Amino acid sequence: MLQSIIWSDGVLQLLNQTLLPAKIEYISCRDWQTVAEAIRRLEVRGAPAIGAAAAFGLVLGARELITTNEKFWPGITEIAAALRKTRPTAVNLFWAIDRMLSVASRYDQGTDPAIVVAALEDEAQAIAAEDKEVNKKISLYGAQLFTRGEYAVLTHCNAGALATVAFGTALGVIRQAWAEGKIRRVFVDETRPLLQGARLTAWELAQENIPVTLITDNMAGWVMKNGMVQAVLVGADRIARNGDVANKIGTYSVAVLAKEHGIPFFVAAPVSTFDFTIASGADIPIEERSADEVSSFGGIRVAPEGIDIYNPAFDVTPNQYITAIITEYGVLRPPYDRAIANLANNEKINLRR
Ligand SMILES: CSC[C@@H](O)[C@@H](O)C(=O)COP(=O)(O)O
Repeated sequence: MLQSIIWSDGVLQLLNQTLLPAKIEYISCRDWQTVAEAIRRLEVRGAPAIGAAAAFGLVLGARELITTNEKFWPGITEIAAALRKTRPTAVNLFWAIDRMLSVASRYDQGTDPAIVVAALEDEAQAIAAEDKEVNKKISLYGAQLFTRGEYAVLTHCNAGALATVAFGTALGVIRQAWAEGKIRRVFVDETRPLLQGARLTAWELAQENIPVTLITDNMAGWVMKNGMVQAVLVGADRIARNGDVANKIGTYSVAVLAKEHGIPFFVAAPVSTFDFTIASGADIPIEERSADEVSSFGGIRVAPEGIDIYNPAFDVTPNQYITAIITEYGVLRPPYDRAIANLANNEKINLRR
């Protein structure tokens, strides 16, 4: 399994996901600006992967501040603010930066900056290592939802190893359920406009010989109507306190279709994807990306010049469409406001330990 993020000898290697599957190429990030640009361009993408990359970006930035003798503390604040601006929807980005800043804040301003940088590096490595562990737990809990051997599942976008530090969330569950003989096939929405399903998810599954059928996004309803899938599994970019889920554009349509066809719709996400500060999905900022992503296909313009284009990168699925949310603490069932309040308390208890 290829790793999306590698930290080695003080350099952050990011697998360039915009080139996959045609080319396997890593971007060597030696400064925080390269990391910020990679997040913006989706060279590294997927909520947990963005969070981990930003954490290492902050380490690179802090290190630069020592070597260039710039003012260390205001510099850290500025770099953190710049990294926060790279993408607005996945809350893992903000969660990781906040976690890094809280480590820095344990030191007073007279501390040797080299000590602070070492602590930041430890924290970024902890964020990455924990993501692996968390995804393993999510996968094991999620696989328990599948009891029979005849499931075909549908997924949207890429919530796999590429979108995380390892294993994946929704795709981690699929991998685990496959290994336990509970899933026989995975239908993958191609996920327009940037084809994370076709380029990344289909590729990850094929590499592990998990039977995969690629469909275009507009085929999902027909596949469901014909009884070809028995469950839907997706990841998430931000989950509100009431269980509304932001994920890749098109997820909402799949959820509505699943409900209409009586098919369970599962979301798999770590606690770092929950935004305990917002009451509902109405408060989730939705990224709008460049019109070129929609007007062109494979680098070739397909839409007429000068036409108006709307390109939201995410949508919000209201909680009533979601059968269960799989986390590292277990499976949450409706009513989500209560389940998520318990999760928030659990998380606080764990942080205190
Ligand atoms: C485990 S990743 C979950 C989500 O981040 C994923 O489904 C998704 O929507 C990614 O969007 P992207 O725009 O490719 O970063």
